[in-house]
Amino acid sequence: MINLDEIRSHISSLDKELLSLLAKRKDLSLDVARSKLQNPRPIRDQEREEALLVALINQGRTLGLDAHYVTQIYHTIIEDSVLSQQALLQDLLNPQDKVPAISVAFLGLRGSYSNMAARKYLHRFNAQLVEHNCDTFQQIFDTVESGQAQYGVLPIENTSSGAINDVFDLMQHTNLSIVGELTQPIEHCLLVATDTDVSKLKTLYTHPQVYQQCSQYLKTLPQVKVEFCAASSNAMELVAKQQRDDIGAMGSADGGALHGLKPLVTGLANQKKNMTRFIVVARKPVEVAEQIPAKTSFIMSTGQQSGALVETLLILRNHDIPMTKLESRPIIGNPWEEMFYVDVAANVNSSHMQAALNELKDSVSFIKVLGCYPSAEVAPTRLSSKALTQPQASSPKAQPSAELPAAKAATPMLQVGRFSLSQQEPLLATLLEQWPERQGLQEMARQVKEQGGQVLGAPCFGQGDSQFEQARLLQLREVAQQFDLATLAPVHTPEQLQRAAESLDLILLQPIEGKRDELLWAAGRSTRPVLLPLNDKVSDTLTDIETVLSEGNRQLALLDAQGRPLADLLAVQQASALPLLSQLDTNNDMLVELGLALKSAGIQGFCLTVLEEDNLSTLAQLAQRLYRD
Ligand SMILES: O=C(O)C(=O)C[C@]1(C(=O)O)C=C[C@@H](O)C=C1
Repeated sequence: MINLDEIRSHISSLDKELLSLLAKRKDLSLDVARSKLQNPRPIRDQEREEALLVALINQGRTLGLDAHYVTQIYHTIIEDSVLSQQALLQDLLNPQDKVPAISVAFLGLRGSYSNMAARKYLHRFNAQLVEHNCDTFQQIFDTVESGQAQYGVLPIENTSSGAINDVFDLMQHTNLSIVGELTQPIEHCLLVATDTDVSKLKTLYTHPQVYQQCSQYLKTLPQVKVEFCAASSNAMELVAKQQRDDIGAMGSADGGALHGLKPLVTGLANQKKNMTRFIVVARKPVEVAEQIPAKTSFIMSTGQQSGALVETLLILRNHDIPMTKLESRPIIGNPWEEMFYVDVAANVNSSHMQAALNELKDSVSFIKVLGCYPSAEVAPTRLSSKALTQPQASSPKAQPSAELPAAKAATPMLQVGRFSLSQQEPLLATLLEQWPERQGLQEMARQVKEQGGQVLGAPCFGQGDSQFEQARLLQLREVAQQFDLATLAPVHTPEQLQRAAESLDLILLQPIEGKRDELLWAAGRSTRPVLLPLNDKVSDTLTDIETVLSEGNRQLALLDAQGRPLADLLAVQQASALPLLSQLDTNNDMLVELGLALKSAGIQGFCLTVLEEDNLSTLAQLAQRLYRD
């Protein structure tokens, strides 16, 4: 008889060991930072990270752990290692008087997104936090300028709603400096105070911006009335006070926890990656260690003479300074004049930035540095499909049957999620032929990732029930995101295309008889990459392509879904100069041989049709041969 308590106590002691090992690893990474200070070297070393990840993935596999699982864990560990090392160097360079408490001003009440960002940023000082809740951005600036708070935390831009102009405008008139930045994922959840169910809910309290960012999910709850509050933290406070099972709030799970609320549904935002970038302001600027990637923010006005902005951008380029942001705001009182907000990836004290600033001063009518601070972006080191593909003990040693002509050299680059199509590393997409159960979708995503695929596709439409279809789109997106896969779905009508484009990375056009042009026009007006199945005649395919391109969308690839002869494929590829994918069945006995032959002929990707019960070993073999050979 298996004793649950015994197993759990075993798990708990393993977890304890894991934590103490993680703490030891963190101490070692701080030793690395100290050694890099004595022997100056950049903190980030992506070659080392790559070697580390490959070794860990291979070791993980021998222990039965997924490559994806190991990668996720180590991305988090390395991010923490890099940020901790950066914080250590910064503290050594900018020693602070040891104070028992640090004060910070932010927008909203306890639990607001700004509050969570402030806590995250100031956590590293290991001091008690004194929090100043502010009602407006102006009040935050006033609180820091007057010395009541040491730091102010302000949102500056959001991936769905864009720049927060009021903050840019206030930065123009302050003496405060930007001393830090951080990016917070904005993960809207439905929060409740009691044990309840979505079907019981009658009213949801939220902020208008949150409502806007979750509009697609809210469409699936037509019975629920939405009431607006001044901030999501106010909505949480209200719901926590009333303790009813028919009301809920929308906001972050961590924020809700501060009010005793539980997340009932998570991941409600329309945008896959909903992130807000915050800046931290203080009265005194900081110095940034040279081993750390730094950002400098400045504002400038160029006057109205033609080409003035271009001149300034050329100065940055000539000094090899990458610009990461450029925003413009009108100058009050000077009609048609603009103030530009610029972020560059450079340390203000570096010689090339100083030289650029000196040149800029001679060519602009106004310039002010707002601050130089450590960049908080630790982009995860991504392994190529080649590094990720596992060696197969007995992969068939097939050779392409004949020497095939090389494809046209340059076809336009197509970006599907974070993957780009190229002949060297063809895109490997999978398309489920039927919609599986949730567990099935998750298992399929796990396998696709583990076996070297990059895109998960599934039929989300065709039910005639738009709420049902919406739920599928969101589910596909959520599961794929969990496994770092891009998404694909076939669409039949312009309306479906528009909805798919709001959530997915690649859209496969499957026009209804007689309605082909409507769908092609809609595809041309979309900003998402689309996959256009070949027509029977090359000339008809070229007309289709023209229809899509003429509406503006340049993100177009072709799909051969019928196993046409290679000569036909090459002809259409030559004539169109577009990337071409081939649709194959995973159960095809010759899949690997066909795939290799097509790759060497210049095909840039594969779309494998699969059924829920299929085992994806052929996908693994194909990936292995495509990326390793
Ligand atoms: O080995 C180093 O140089 C480190 O800084 C440690 C470490 C890690 O945590 O493993 C962190 C950052 C580097 O990009 C590479 C590796």
